[in-house]
Order: sequence, then structure tokens, then C-alpha cells
Amino acid sequence: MAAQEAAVDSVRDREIGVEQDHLDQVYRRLEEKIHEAEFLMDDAARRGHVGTPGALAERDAQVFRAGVHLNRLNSEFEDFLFGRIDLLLGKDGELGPDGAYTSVEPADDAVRDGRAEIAETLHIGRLGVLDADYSPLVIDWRAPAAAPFYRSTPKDPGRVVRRRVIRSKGRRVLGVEDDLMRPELTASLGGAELPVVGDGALMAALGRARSHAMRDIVSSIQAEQDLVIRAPAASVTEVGGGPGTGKTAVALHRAAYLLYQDRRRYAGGILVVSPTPLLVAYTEGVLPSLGEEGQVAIRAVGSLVDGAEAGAYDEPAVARVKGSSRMVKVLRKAARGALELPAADGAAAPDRLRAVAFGERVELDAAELQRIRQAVLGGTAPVNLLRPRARRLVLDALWARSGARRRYPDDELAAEARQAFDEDIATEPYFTEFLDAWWPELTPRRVLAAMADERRLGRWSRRVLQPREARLLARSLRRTGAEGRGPLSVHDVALLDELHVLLGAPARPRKREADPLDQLTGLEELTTYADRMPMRRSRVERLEEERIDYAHVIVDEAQDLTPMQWRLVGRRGRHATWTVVGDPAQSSWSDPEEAAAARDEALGTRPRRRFTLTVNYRNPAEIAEVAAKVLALAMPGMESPEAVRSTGNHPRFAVANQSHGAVANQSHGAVANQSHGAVANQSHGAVADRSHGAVSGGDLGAAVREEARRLLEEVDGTVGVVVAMDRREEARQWTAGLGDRVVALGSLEAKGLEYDATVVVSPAEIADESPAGLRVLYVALTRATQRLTVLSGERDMPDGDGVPDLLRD
Ligand SMILES: Nc1ncnc2c1ncn2[C@@H]1O[C@H](COP(=O)(O)OP(=O)(O)OP(=O)(O)O)[C@@H](O)[C@H]1O
Repeated sequence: MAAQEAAVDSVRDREIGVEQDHLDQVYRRLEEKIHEAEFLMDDAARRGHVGTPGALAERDAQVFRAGVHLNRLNSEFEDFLFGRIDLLLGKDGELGPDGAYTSVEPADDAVRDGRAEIAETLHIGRLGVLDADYSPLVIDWRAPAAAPFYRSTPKDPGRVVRRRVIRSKGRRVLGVEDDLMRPELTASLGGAELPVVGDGALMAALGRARSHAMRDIVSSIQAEQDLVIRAPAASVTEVGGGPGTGKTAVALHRAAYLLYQDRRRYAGGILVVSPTPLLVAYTEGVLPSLGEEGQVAIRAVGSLVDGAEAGAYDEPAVARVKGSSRMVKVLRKAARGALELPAADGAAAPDRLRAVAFGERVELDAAELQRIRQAVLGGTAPVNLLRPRARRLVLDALWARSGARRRYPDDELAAEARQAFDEDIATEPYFTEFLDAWWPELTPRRVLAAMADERRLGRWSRRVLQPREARLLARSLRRTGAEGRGPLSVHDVALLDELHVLLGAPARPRKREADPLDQLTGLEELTTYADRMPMRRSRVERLEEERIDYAHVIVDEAQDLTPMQWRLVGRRGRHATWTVVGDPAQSSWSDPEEAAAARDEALGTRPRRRFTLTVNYRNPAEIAEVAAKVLALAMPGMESPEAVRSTGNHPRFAVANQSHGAVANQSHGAVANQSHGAVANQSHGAVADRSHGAVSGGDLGAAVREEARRLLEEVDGTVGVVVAMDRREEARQWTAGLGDRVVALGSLEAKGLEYDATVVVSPAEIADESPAGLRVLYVALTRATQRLTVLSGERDMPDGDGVPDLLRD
């Protein structure tokens, strides 16, 4: 036995050595490139000028980039080179089904009597590197030739015999893991038998501890995911699939792929829309680790409008009103009605105009002014842009009222007189003041703030919102303050954007700029994230300033966008192609049909291509099984994705016991080895109960701390404590002092995130919090990669095993 193990180890060591040699060769080549570039620069400097200034600048850039590149390779990319495939001889010139790779099938004589010789070996990495004779030392993972690394499976191996994942850090290869795609073959490489090490890289990747930043999956993308990542960018690509199927990961890798494939086309920018700033923070490191970011802006849906940053949270009933497409009508009325608002200093809007022209007094009364305003507002043009027309009609009315026209029977003379009349009036300060007060320049903030007045909003929303809804909305908007400068919710931001369109601040024209990378021929293979960072900063800032349409829009957690948010996002991709990623079973929006209609409107009639991911890479089967119970309640008939691994650790059911101030520990009935002795709760003096009387905060808090502590010992990475939104503040206090591996968050904040272990606190509270509560609970239960504790209070009606009502069979 020991001899066998030693033999395995020696094969492993030898294979690590083989890959080390290759990696050394890659670094040597990169150093050569740097020397070449340095030589060119010295040479240029010596001669003062060589070629055009453009060529000199290009050389400088080349030296700079090559240097930065090497630095980055040394320090940043832990596994710069991560894959290898060994291929059979291929059929000549054959194209893959989507053009993704050539000669996908082995040549007819590649295998003889079950034996085959490896004809070609390719190494795959985050960036491509060519040897001096232009043969590839490393192929960029997005290149067509790299596709078999991801696509081949034992069922459909194509030319791949052995697929190897290489783990390295800096310049050192640490390990290799092989998957045999054609185990039936006796394959040889250079005359010797093809060695095979380990048993697959995917499981190793999935079992790793989680941190607060998402990792790329570039070395273990699975075939069904690769199809989505490389799908042609035409029109709309929709990606469905349950929790943990890699939708977010795939969407981000797709952004990197699209840029690689057609950098010029995406110079207009790729926008990734995320539901929360937490998910943005969690995912924003992925693209840089793929060597891409320059043209990608990852934004939370509450940060899509310049100068507005959502921080406040709306109760579900308020969110429902603010998110509904009925708000378009209300806002239209508000944008027009706001012209009548009193001025900032409280002065009432003027209701008459007295002017002096040609030495005579002329006056327009309230009815006349009202008639003019109605006439101007007749169409749908933005209110602020109608001001010049309003000004002209006022002057027309003054002219008509003055009777001056009658004095000039000659048309030409009349026209001259009219011009003098207009100048006479329009240059007077009183006229400008009148116009500023009567047709003020309105800002979205000011109109939103005006909607906080219940009576006014009642008028603007008549026959569109129910009086109760209008009241709720007005009350919630009071938070924004008189000038609208107060805290905004994510739903307010969509309203602001809509108002921006209705009021019309003229958008600045979009400046399309060629990507400087395109001009540096031959250097694409040699640039890294760090190279592009300075370029990225200025570009992303400019893109934002200019409120442009992006070239491609990726919407993550698309099921959560409200109709008003779809309009907001839709405006940023009017000419874009789209990737829309989501799972209806995780939707926290209460009216999925209304949201679907708004989504259809945003995406228009563009053709759609739909993919479904079917494998859950996050949750072990034991956790997925419990979550499936809630899915059956939330979306009867909907299938759960298949969990790819099992840990043997069943979820733990615990109950916060308020009468004795103790945590009763319950293991899942089925699993005997999960029993952990009872934990005495120290906090007997229970804190006053919350309004709905589930569990007293003190008891619950102590139980949460206890569970979080336990989980910290059981896992190496992060622990998430998920509570009803209402309990967020409390939960942060409960977990204070437990260290930064523990995070407390509200159920809606948990969207898209994951932790090694989670404590889901009171499923009933989460489920009861909104009309979509069961789906939100489903999200909460599917965040853990290793361990899950479900902590119940009385409201959860736990049974003898501590299993809450909602999770029982
Ligand atoms: N091919 C893969 N190799 C390794 N890890 C993977 C792979 N696919 C997905 N994962 C991991 O599975 C986890 C879930 O992925 P991701 O967050 O993208 O799923 P999701 O479908 O967006 O989930 P949710 O709908 O719950 O937000 C992540 O940790 C991701 O890194």
C-alpha cells in the first residue's frame, strides 16, 4: 500500500516538474519580450528619432506594458497558467458547431486498436503568450482553441484525451489534477504512457473555503456554462437556473469573453447591473483576475443615476408602489404639475404678468397664463425643454393683447415692430424673473420631494394609485426632505431617472473612442489589468458622466428588477446586446407578471436565445434538500438544480428558547452524528420583544451568537447570519465582536452572496415579511457552501426535532 502511494507521489512530482518546465519557459519568453522592448527604446533614444512620433510612443508603451505585465504575472495571478489539454490528431479544417474550435473530431486514424498517440498539447492561461516562432506557449482561455478545455466531457470528448488543471503560485507550480476524457484508450505521449494524476479539479475548487470576494472559475468552467460564456452576442442571451448554478460567475466570464472576442465593438462599454452594493463588492474582483476590466462597469441598480446613491430601504408595500409601472403616469403628471410649485423661498408661483411695451402696459391674467401653459404642455416633450416655446407663446399673447398689430397693416413693418416689441420686453429683468418663477427649471430631486405632499400627490395620482397607496408613497418620500437631498432608496433612484427623462436635462452627445489597445498591434497578448487600470478609470468615469448607452448590458439577478427599474436599465442599453441572468424562484418582487412585461418592453423585439444551467455548485446536497422544501411551497412544480456534491453534514435545527433563555439544540432527526450538547444561554434578562412577538431579541441574539461561534469553529471561511430585513440592526449588534469572518445581513441583502456557513434566523419571520417572502427564504437557505443552521423561534412552530413548520415534509 505504502509502495503504491509512493509511486503515485512520484508520478505527481514528475508531472509537476513537467509543468514547471513549461512555466519557466513562459517566463523566460516574457523576459525576452521585455529585453526586446527595452532595446528598441534605447535604440530609439540614441538616435533621437526613429520613425514617426507615433512609433516612438508605441515603443515606450510596449516597454512599459511588458514591464508591468511581468510584475503582475509575478505578483497577482496566482495561477496564471492553469490548464492543459492533450489532444488526438484532428480532422483537418473542421469547424465546431458555433465556430468555437477547429477540428473538433479526431481524425479517422487517430485511434488504432484502442491505442492512440497524443498529437498536440495546449496550455491554457489567463493571457496568451507566443514563442519567438509564434507558436503558442499559453493560449488565452477565451481563444477558440481553448474551448475544448471546457467543453469536452467523457460523454462527448472530441479530441481531448486528458484535461489537466494546473495549480501555481507566482512562478511555482504547486499541483496538477487530471480528468481522463477517454478512459477507454491506451494513450501515449512521446512514446511513453500518458500519466494521470488526481481525480478532478472541480471538487477541489468547490470544497475551498470562501472569502468575502468571489473567485473566478476559469480553471473549472463546466461544459453547459461554457456554452453560455461563448454564446454569440447577438441580441439577447437569457440565462436561467437555480441557486448556485454559476449564473453570476458565467455572466462575468462572458463579459471578459466578449471583450476578448471583439474589443472594438465593446469599446462602448459593458454594464453589469447587480441588485445590491454588497453583490457588487463581492464580485468586482473577478474581471480583474481574468485580466479584464477596462470597459466593464459593475453597478448596483441603486447607483445607476449620477449623483444619487441608494442607501435607505423601503418596506415591501412601499416598494411595490414605487416599482410599479403605474408610476410612469404619476410621474408624468408630477413633472408637469411641479411647474406650479411655490419657489424655494416659499413665494407662490406667479398667476399674472404685467409688462410694459412701447410705453404701454399690457397684462396677462391667470386664465390666459393657464391656457398658454396647457397649450405648451399638450405633447409629451420634456418639461424643461418646453420653456423656450412657453416664452414665445407668452410674448405672442402680450403682443396680441397690446393691440399693436392693428397699427401696422403692412406685414413687413408688423414683423419688425414685433421683433422690437419682443426685445423690449424680453430684455427686462422682470420678464426673466417672471419666466423663472412661472416656468422654472425643474430637477428630478425637486419634483420627487414635491410628491411628499399628500394632497398634491393625491391630485397627481388620481385614478392611478389607490388613496392608500398614494398616502404610503407620500409618507415614504418625506424622507428625501424639502429639496429632495435626503436619503434615497433603490426604488427612488428609478423614479429619479424617469423624472430625468420627463423633465429633460439635455444629454450630452456620446463620444465614441477607439480603444487604444486596438492601435497597438501585436500587444493584445501582452497587456494586463494593471496596464489598463489608468485608462479604465478615466473611461468609466466618463461613461458615467455621459449617461451613455452601453454596448452590452448584463443584468444579474434579473428576476428582482421592478418594472420601473427595467425602464431605468433599458435606457442604458437602447442599442446594446444583452445578457440577462436570473431565477424566478428567487424573485423578491411581488408581481412577476408586471415585471415580465416591463422586461419585454426594455428588451424590445430583439431575438432571444435561452440557456438553463442545471447543476448547483454551491450547496451540498444536504442543504439543497432542505431548500427544495421551501421551493415546493414558493413555486410548486419548479425543479431544483442538482447538487453536485455531498458533505455528509446535514443542516442543524436549533430553537431559541425564550422561557428558559436557552438554545435547545436539535440535530436533524435523520442524522445521529450531528448531536451537539445543549448550550446554556447566559442572557436570562431578555430584551423586550419585538412587535410581532416571535422571540425576544435577547434570547434570539444569544442563540445567534452561539450558533455563529460554533460555525466559526467548523469552517475555515465565512459565516453569514441571515435575518428578516426588520432585524438587520439587531443582528449586527448580536454578531459584533465575532470577527470579520462573520457577517450579519437582511434577507434581501443576501442576494447572490455565499458563505461557508450560514445561520438562517426564523424562517417564518423572513417568509412573512413580504408577499414574496417564501422566495426570499429560498434565497436565504441557499447561501451556504458547507454548513447551515436554521434557528427557530416560537413563531416558527418547531417540532420536537427543532424543524420549523415551513421546512417540514
Ligand atoms: N464551474 C465551476 N467551477 C467552480 N466553481 C463554480 C463553478 N460554477 C459555479 N461555481 C461556484 O458556485 C458558486 C455559485 O456560483 P454563482 O454565485 O455564480 O451562482 P448563481 O447561479 O449566480 O447563484 P444565485 O442564483 O444563488 O445567486 C460560486 O462559488 C461559484 O464560484
